[in-house]
Amino acid sequence: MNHLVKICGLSTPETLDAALQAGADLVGFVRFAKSPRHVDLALGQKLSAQAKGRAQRVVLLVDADDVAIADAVEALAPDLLQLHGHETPERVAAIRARFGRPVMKVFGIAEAADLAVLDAYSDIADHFLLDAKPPPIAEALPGGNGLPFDWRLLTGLDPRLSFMLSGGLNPGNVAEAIRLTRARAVDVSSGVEIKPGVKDPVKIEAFVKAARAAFAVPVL
Ligand SMILES: O=C(O)c1ccccc1N[C@@H]1O[C@H](COP(=O)(O)O)[C@@H](O)[C@H]1O
Repeated sequence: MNHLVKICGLSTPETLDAALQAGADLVGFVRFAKSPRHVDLALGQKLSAQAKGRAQRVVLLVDADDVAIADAVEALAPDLLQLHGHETPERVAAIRARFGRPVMKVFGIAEAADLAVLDAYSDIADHFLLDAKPPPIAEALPGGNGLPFDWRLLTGLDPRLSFMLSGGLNPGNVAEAIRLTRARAVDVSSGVEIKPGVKDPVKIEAFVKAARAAFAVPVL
């Protein structure tokens, strides 16, 4: 995973166009009914067609069953499945085998011990996404909360480990996040919004620019 920028939770043709025009490498569509960014299958299909050939299309799922995944795969034809729930290694392997798409498994990070679980997925998931652990309140979403975690937790990771970073990133902090963590890929949702679920084209462009500039700085 090399120098990639993902804009997630796109739900209108206009904001998707802003992400594509800004040069996002990946665009994400949320299939999780409790999210303010959830797209139904008809809208997801339309947006995915708009992005085809211009960016990698990612469908975000949370502990989805096979029927829900099949519906999303058929309608959105994603290039990548983002699994943002509590999917076990066995479940990730089964999804990958059944649906024939690369899988990005998400891990919620709040303390160093949360990184230990990555090993169990290393031969199974195609990509890792490290996100903040959701706050311990019943109504919290599993992601998309706009909360960063302590990026210093990642400084001890094997530098060869490739991961995407997310959680509370925005145009103002993404450069520092990349510098500290040496992430080669970043993902944002809330940080390019005006309010939950409403993306801002100006913030999208600023985020992509800031991330690209930070990636261009040589790693010492
Ligand atoms: O965006 C959502 O609504 C969402 C819902 C359920 C699971 C994950 C979700 N978003 C993902 O969460 C991370 C961090 O988002 P943020 O930038 O902190 O808002 C990101 O990977 C989103 O794709």
